[in-house]
Amino acid sequence: MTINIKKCTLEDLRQLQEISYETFNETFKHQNSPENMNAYLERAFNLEQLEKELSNISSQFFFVYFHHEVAGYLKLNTNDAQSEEMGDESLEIERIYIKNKFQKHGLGKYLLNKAMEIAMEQNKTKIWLGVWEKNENAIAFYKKMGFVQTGAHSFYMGDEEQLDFIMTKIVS
Ligand SMILES: CC(=O)SCCNC(=O)CCNC(=O)[C@H](O)C(C)(C)COP(=O)(O)OP(=O)(O)OC[C@H]1O[C@@H](n2cnc3c(N)ncnc32)[C@H](O)[C@@H]1OP(=O)(O)O
Repeated sequence: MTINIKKCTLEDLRQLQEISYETFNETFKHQNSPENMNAYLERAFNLEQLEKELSNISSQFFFVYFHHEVAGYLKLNTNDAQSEEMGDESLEIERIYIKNKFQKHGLGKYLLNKAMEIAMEQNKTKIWLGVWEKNENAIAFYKKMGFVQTGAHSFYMGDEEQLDFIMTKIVS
């Protein structure tokens, strides 16, 4: 099994947009209206928005490759780039998405370990994320990886307010 990882640069903008759309769509389209999905996809993944995020020094994106094909991606935030005020000692996993056909091959765990490695290098004490309360698959995965629920925050999918569980793991 060949797994590789690469940190994204501005040159990866279009490929990042492609995988962001594809994975978000296949994960959530069955539980959300097309209107809300389209509104979210357009707001979160337009080229201008992604370019801004890729240029932010407190955010990092990575592609994970399975046998040389891009299979998923990871987005990490520190400092002010975090979507909640968690402080300078925390690192946020904002997005960890593996394409359907590559799931359950250890790639999610590989990306989580990468996040943990970066958190350690940067002397962070906590790693945290927000996950939709109805995303049972991801919640089970995070629990398996040692995260526990520590809070909740609301989140807008189009015009619908949804609840995200905040899950945290101590860096060790
Ligand atoms: C912060 C956010 O981004 S929230 C949104 C999260 N992303 C999504 O929902 C997108 C769609 N889903 C995915 O991308 C993937 O399914 C992920 C990221 C949730 C998991 O990645 P995968 O590559 O499928 O998981 P991976 O194969 O690495 O599994 C790692 C371990 O978790 C376990 N696991 C994975 N999914 C589940 C599950 N649904 N229930 C129980 N255990 C699970 C595996 O059995 C494995 O255990 P092991 O270490 O004992 O072998």
